[in-house]
Amino acid sequence: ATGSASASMPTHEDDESHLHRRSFPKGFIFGAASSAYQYEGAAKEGSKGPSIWDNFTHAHPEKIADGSNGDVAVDQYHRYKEDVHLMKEMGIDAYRFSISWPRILPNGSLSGGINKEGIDYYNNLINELLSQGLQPFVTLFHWDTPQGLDEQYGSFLSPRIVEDYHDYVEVCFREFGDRVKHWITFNEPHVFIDYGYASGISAPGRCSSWEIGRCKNGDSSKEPYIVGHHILLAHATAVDLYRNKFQKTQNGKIGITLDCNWMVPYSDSKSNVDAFERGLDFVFGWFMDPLTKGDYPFNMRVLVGDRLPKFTEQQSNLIKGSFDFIGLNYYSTSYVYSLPIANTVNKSYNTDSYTNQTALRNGIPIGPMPGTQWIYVYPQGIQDLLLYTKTKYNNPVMYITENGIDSNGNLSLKEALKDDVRIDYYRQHIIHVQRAISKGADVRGYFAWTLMDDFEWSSGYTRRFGIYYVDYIDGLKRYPKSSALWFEKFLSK
Ligand SMILES: OC[C@@H]1[C@@H](O)[C@H](O)[C@@H](O)c2nnnn21
Repeated sequence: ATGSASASMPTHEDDESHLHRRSFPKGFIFGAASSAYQYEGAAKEGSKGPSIWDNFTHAHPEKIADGSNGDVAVDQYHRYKEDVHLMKEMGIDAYRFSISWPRILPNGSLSGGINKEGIDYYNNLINELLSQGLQPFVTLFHWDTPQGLDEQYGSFLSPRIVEDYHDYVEVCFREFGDRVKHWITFNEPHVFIDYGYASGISAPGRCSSWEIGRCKNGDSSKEPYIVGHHILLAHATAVDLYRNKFQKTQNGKIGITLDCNWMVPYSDSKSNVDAFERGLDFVFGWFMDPLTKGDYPFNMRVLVGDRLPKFTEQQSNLIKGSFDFIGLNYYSTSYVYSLPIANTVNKSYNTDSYTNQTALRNGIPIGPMPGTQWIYVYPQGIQDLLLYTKTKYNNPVMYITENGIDSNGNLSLKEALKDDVRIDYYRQHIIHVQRAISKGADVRGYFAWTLMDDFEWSSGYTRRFGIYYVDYIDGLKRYPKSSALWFEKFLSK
């Protein structure tokens, strides 16, 4: 074999019947993913400072489906040893989790001091993972901005965030970098911005008053682009710091995780094919173009105009190439079609691309929707996204850092544990990742979302994405669903 991924890959036809990890390239990583606010709980314990999600869920319980919050979540802060044991039993290679910025720097900046109890917690989690033979994949920011920075200067609305983020990640690199070899700077800036600053349905809950979030403060036509700009600058500054001060001695890799639900033109008309390009540019190219070319996509420059910040030449050079890998979160696909360019008074990130997405074409859904909402099962989409990224962005090293499906939160325990739909979802998507690899996409790993049922943001605990079931009524007990047993078999050595 030439050693390239495709050379060692059997054709997919003859291995779909007995899908097993051995049909993936040697060293390919299978893992499970999570995030601090959705799992840890201990929101006010261990000297942790408040995040915008602590503030948002307590200030706006009406914006959470069941009025809940992450005060306790699934209590991984106290149960991490048990949870690592579950991962070991399942046979996964790696655990993707996030560090809570305000658990390390309670007021968000060095001025408020470094919280030793926070350092201790993450050291304990990392050491437990390594002692069980699992690799830590660490996300440095998964939406839980320190509340102190939001109150002090509007957090990501201000360029000051770049310096505070730099100081925060430097603490993480210094304290954990001897054992953490895969760093992800940000999780899904697009979703964080769209929900938090354009539609306003998630923390910090800013948007124009006429947007769905009916926000008191915010501007959906300008703030999304300001926040996106500062996230890119913070990301590039963190990568520059890691490369110049830590990478030579610690030998880790650093990247970013972007979301991209795939799109299919509603028809093959030129306007809908153009809408396909614009739709992907406003979700995915918004970050991939600066990371690979040093500037925003042409479509955004033209349609957003002077509302889209500009990079200096020095900033452009800092951002271009600022990654060792790209994490991709894929869940579903929709049809995309073009909207007439109307000179709307109420401009918004949500309408700037002059596209709309729908799951139905002539009344027929793009795929089944067995969960509770938005996830139409379209496994071809994960393959298409990987091959699109390969072709358009020069085949970067890629990890699928999230892929999964929810089930209804109010099933009985017996019904919830028999999650055949989830097994079928994972099977089909893993097969399509395999096909992308056999076509030359440089995919190095796949992380299932999510290890166990958890706090699902504005859906609270009403949607269950877990491979393990959590009994919220009886002591947060963990139970393996059929999908956990399927993974154990799929991953068995
Ligand atoms: O909604 C399910 C999950 C969330 O729980 C994750 O926190 C988030 O990264 C994400 N992106 N797309 N889908 N998801």
